Amino acid sequence: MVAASPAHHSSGEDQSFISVPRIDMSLDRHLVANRIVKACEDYGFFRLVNHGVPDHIISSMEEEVYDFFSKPACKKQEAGPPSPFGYGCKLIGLNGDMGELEYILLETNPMAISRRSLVMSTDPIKFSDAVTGYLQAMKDLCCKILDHMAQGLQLPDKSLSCLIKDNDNDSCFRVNHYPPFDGNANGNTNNSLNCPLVGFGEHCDPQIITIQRSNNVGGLQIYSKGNHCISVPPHPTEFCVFVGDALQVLTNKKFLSVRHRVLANSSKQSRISMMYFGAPSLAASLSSPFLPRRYKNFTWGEYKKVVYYRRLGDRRLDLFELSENV
Ligand SMILES: O=C(O)CCC(=O)C(=O)O
Ligand SMILES: [Fe+2]
Repeated sequence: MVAASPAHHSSGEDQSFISVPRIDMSLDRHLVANRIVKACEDYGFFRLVNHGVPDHIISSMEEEVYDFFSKPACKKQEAGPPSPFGYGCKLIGLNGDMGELEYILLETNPMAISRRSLVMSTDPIKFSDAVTGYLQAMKDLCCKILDHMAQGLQLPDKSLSCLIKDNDNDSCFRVNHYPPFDGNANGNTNNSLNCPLVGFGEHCDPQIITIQRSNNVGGLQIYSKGNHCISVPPHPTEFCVFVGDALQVLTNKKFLSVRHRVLANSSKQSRISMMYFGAPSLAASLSSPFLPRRYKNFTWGEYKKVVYYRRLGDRRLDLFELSENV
């Protein structure tokens, strides 16, 4: 049983009635750019509609995902343990963080996907085609969003998306499966501590941006600037976009990376989420064009190393902040 760790659990009560921004990408470009910037300043998070990703790309990916997670445990374990890529169950990262989920973490380059598909599926070509197609769509969407952000922030055209387009980009892809409620968890709260069971503990994503899609089962919560906990209802045709730590640094804290968590599944249906994490190359500098800088100079590779050795919920960016007077 995995309960929210008091050390990492924000105190904010659930403000489910607050609705997070919803952005329609088919509207006028200038309007979309300004709305994205506002959402990232206010929440570090928004929902995206009319994103242009074809349904068949999503459904082919989902089919492979359901196929994989419905295999017997011993078969799934052949694709693990995660190192860091591969199949993992309950243990998240290297530092003892646990959640009520299982997941697969994948590289995004087509060669690596095609090699890994051999242990993921009995039809590796079909698996690899579905993943490659989905990841190409996510990369394109991520670049489109970053171009809107650059426009809204009056930065040079493509100055953010070029980080993701770099051949050596370090983007990755995780698919999470939160098993259906088994009827033993008593409303999915740990009665002895009276706190909810956690599917994926509270954290910020370290990369530039995350594009998330889930099936129709809820559980995702984000924390607002005022530390209010907001439940984000799932929607079958939308994506959710999260500002990550690297974008907080690149924008010199104009955008704030959003803290979020997932409650353990309380439904009789599996919850699936597909997370595309857009990251630059390890050598890319995260220094911001906005002055005076609020962070020291460091590369994505340096930051990633720090993330690797810390707990999921740690506020890792604090280590890189410059004091007010420097
Ligand atoms: O399952 C979700 O919707 C979010 C999971 C998450 O935050 C992550 O994989 O980083
Ligand atoms: Fe996350």
